[in-house]
Amino acid sequence: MEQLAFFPEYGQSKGLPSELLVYLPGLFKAEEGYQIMNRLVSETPWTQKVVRMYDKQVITPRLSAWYADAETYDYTSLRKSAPNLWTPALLKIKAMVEPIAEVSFNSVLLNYYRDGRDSVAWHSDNETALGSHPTIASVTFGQVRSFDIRKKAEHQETYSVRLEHCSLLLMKGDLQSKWEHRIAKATKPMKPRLNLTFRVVI
Ligand SMILES: O=C(O)CCC(=O)C(=O)O
Ligand SMILES: [Fe+2]
Repeated sequence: MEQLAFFPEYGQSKGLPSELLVYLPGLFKAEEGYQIMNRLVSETPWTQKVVRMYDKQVITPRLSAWYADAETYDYTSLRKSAPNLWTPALLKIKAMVEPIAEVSFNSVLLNYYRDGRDSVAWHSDNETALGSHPTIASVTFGQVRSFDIRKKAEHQETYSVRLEHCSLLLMKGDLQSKWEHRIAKATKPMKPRLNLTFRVVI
């Protein structure tokens, strides 16, 4: 496999474990990235999910949409509705990331963080339908936010990656089985951010 370069940026954790995370900024030129972002934000049928947390019904603090191949059915209780079908804009990004990830993805989850109050809490994408050591390709447009990871067995062991506009982050290896990740709520005002996680649903 071709060795992917890791470009440490200002504010990135030192010694990011490359067997778990590979960060590649500059997937698109900035201007093209904003065009793609605007298009996706306006053409996506956004939904805001309601999940059960303990005894309460909680609205997830972000907007989401799920796209997949026609033959791929929705695989978790959180995603009961049929997937949306690929659009030209999504297929173009998928074609960019597949040769880098060396994976053919069959689905993508879009998350739209409208401002700094939108977030995703600590979790791992370890549903059985994703397999035990999935490679997930995460593409970011818009506002830079910190992507934090922490070890499940040792919460003090953490790393952070600042995910920049037009960046690609590959999550792989033990990341979903042994680690959790999040996009924390921000205290400073934040502009919108769009994230796409390309996945293989088995
Ligand atoms: O927005 C991100 O960078 C991560 C999203 C995420 O973790 C997920 O959709 O499972
Ligand atoms: Fe995730």
